Amino acid sequence: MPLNDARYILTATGPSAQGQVAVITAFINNLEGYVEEFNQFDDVEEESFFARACFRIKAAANPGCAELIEAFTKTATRFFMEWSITDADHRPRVLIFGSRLDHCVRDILYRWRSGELNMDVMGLVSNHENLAPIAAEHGIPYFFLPVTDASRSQQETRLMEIVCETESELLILARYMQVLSDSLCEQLLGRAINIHHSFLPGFKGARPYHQAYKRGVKVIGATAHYITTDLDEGPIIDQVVERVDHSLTPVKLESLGRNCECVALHRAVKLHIERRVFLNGMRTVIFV
Ligand SMILES: Nc1nc2c(c(=O)[nH]1)N[C@@H](CN(C=O)c1ccc(C(=O)N[C@@H](CCC(=O)O)C(=O)O)cc1)CN2
Repeated sequence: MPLNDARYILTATGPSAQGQVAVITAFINNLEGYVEEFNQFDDVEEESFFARACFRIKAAANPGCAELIEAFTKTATRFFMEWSITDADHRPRVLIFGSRLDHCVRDILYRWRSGELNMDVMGLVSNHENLAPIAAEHGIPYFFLPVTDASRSQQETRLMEIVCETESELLILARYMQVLSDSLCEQLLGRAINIHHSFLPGFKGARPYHQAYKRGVKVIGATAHYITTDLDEGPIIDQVVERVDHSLTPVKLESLGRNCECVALHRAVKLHIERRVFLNGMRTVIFV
């Protein structure tokens, strides 16, 4: 691929209609664009359409993202599509949230530092102080936001101030053990990814490994999902499982589960920042 080609990602969703794929590929073709990757799904039950196109345009023919957005608006309106065109190399600004446990926070920061996650980390937010050295290690701001039942509302106001001040597009809840309020969930719909330490819908809430031990399950796992007002009910992005047996205590289940959590969370974050995840009601459509 010629290095100075411009690369873009077009995503579109809307009520199913004849001609949607054609107008998207025609739009790219009329720009002398080259389609590197095209995914489409039609949800027959919901009569909904989902598409993602990754395409490149030669530098000489590249009108720029703003022009592309203006040009596609007319087409999209005709099909009542919700859509976006973004620079394929765009690095979204993200905030990482943690509480006491550090394994998911460290794993996400390692994959960011190693270039696996194409994003800019604006800071580490926590309701405890024990993760501060990790932020210092990575040279990122540490936002200590302690919370009590009495201070939950002010804490969340400060939390959203930090989201706005850092212009963060994505929040990664890396074992952040505070339930976010309904108003926060409405403001963060589709841009706050949580890792729940169980194979949902099994064992919601806190202490899922103890619940799993008591139930005597033979498979444990972790679930990365968008947060919603209903705890652990949000649209699932990725799940990872591990076989277990009667010999594993809750502590050993937790240790085995840590890897599932790290893998599910980073895969979900990568899919999200590559604009491969579409909300489909309380479910998701994922183009891998
Ligand atoms: N609105 C939502 N907020 C959060 C969700 C969510 O799905 N919707 N997921 C959690 C993470 N989580 C499980 O994955 C979880 C976090 C916290 C609790 C809980 O009971 N917390 C207690 C306090 C516990 C503590 O301080 O250690 C509480 O908030 O009273 C259950 C599940 C993140 N937020």
